[in-house]
Amino acid sequence: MDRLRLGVNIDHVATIRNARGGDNPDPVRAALLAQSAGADGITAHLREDRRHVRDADMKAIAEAIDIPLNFEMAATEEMQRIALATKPHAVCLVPERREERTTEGGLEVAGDADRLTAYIAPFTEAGARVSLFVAPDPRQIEASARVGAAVIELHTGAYCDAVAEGRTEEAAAELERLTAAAAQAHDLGLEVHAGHGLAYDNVTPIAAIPQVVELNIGHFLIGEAVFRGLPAALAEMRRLMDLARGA
Ligand SMILES: CC(=O)[C@@H](O)[C@H](O)COP(=O)(O)O
Ligand SMILES: NCC(=O)COP(=O)(O)O
Repeated sequence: MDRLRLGVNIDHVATIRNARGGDNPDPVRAALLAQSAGADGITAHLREDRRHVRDADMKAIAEAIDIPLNFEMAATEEMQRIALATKPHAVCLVPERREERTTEGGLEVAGDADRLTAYIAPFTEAGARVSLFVAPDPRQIEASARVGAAVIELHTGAYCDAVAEGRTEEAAAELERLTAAAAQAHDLGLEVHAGHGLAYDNVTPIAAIPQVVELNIGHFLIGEAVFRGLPAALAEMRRLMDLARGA
């Protein structure tokens, strides 16, 4: 099996900065540190409410890093304009609600297929890989292939919550759904990523899903970096991911 890629999401460096205003801590510095510590990509989510990463951060990160940038965003006209100007390696379309604390579910692809087909086309023409952040739902996976996405990112939040809350049967059922969704997506020719809520104590079964080629991890790693530093936090995640793949 090929080595699983680790994309590091630096959103919550910006969350800490924004708590006080000013420039510190700097998400660009975090992206560069993650890059030098072996991250395979940087992920950042420009939310419509700009609660963490801001437009200038996205631009500065895109200019500073040498590894791929995965630009997470809602499928709005404003975001399409900004992302096309930023020229990221990939865009990941996610659902967004202003009142949510974090991204709560997967994108509704099946029910919005015509709009998404038209929305995705300019990105593909511009050379950006389009990823759809979806729940492990066969209907959404099938629709993701149909609308022209190159990649899906499976939302692992429900699985991580079930593990954290000791709901072992639900965690096992969600893991089964994720495993089946990864196989279905791969059979449809989609590249498969996964992410949301991943941490040292829940990453192994997700990293072991053979069709998954990339994990995007943010909140836990930035929190862990407070205690052991970002390079060491990443190195431990990398070790667990490699172990899960038998690498
Ligand atoms: C889509 C996704 O999973 C990430 O962008 C993550 O959600 C970032 O953190 P927030 O949800 O707190 O913006
Ligand atoms: N798309 C998931 C992501 O980028 C990171 O999510 P989290 O680890 O911050 O929950």
